[in-house]
Amino acid sequence: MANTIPTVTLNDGNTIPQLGFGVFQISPADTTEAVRRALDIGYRHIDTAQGYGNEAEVGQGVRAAGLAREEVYLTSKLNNNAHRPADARAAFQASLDALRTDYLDLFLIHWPLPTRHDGDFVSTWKVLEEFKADGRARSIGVSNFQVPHLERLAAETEVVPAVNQIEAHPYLSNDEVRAYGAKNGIVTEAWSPIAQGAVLDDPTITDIAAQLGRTPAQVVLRWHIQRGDVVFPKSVTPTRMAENFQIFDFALDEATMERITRLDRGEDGRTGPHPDTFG
Ligand SMILES: NC(=O)C1=CN([C@@H]2O[C@H](COP(=O)(O)OP(=O)(O)OC[C@H]3O[C@@H](n4cnc5c(N)ncnc54)[C@H](OP(=O)(O)O)[C@@H]3O)[C@@H](O)[C@H]2O)C=CC1
Ligand SMILES: O=C(O)C(=O)[C@@H](O)[C@H](O)C(=O)CO
Repeated sequence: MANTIPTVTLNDGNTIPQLGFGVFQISPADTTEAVRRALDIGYRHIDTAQGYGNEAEVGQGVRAAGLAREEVYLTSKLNNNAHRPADARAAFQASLDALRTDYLDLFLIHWPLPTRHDGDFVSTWKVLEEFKADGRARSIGVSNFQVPHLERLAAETEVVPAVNQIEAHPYLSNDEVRAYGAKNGIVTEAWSPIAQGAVLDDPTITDIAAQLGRTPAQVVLRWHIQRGDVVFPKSVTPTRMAENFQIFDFALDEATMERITRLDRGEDGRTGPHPDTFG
């Protein structure tokens, strides 16, 4: 079986590579080389954010790889301190400038709650609709939105988010939010797909990995892929970057998928901040 990265079609007709490379917690000093190496391995989708402080270096990495802009799918996210419409417009243009590009493939509201109390994600979303309309964002979406946040957008705005990027991994299946997305044409992107390593020592995962002759990370990433979610594991370790890319030449059967899904710990499995309170 060839290791070909599938694409997922979004509700606006655009497509996104189902596997990407995340750059949260990669220092600016290390980002250019990490992105260059990821693209050399074959990744064609990079997930960054204004808050990661490494957008300029992501852009440098793309150029260092010698790839044309349109060969790489680039996502960034609006900082929580820039929800006010004028701030959001300035912050979005700053992202384009830092990346040295005139468009993003995907731009997200990073978290529903603004740092400042006078912002509101509904008015912020209407500004993202402008970026979509003028073509500077090919697709727009949200991140860390819970069902009530998505319901408010549906009631008060025009464009349905193309994606919702949420924490999801075997210890936090986050299936209620995923199900709302599936029903309403919103693709789920699973962040911290290996729970920053926390799921890799789980006996069920190590047992499956041993049976299949794969690594625990490959098994978990493959589980996400077969659930239909988009993932972008982060690593600065070249062998792991290559390992995480090699997940399209095997498959998990239904019983194995179910064994992993049963590891869900609900809210106890959450590793990051809660979207209802973080901002
Ligand atoms: N929208 C949001 O709010 C959020 C979005 N994200 C996005 O999701 C991406 C991925 O999530 P992230 O939190 O980085 O965590 P991940 O679940 O991708 O885990 C990254 C950690 O796992 C280690 N690791 C990676 N591959 C392997 C492997 N094959 N074997 C063993 N250990 C491995 C890495 O170590 P090392 O680097 O040392 O190899 C690192 O410590 C982020 O980079 C970001 O793009 C993440 C958090 C929140
Ligand atoms: O990585 C992200 O995209 C995040 O939002 C995280 O930084 C998250 O905000 C966090 O871990 C804060 O402690």
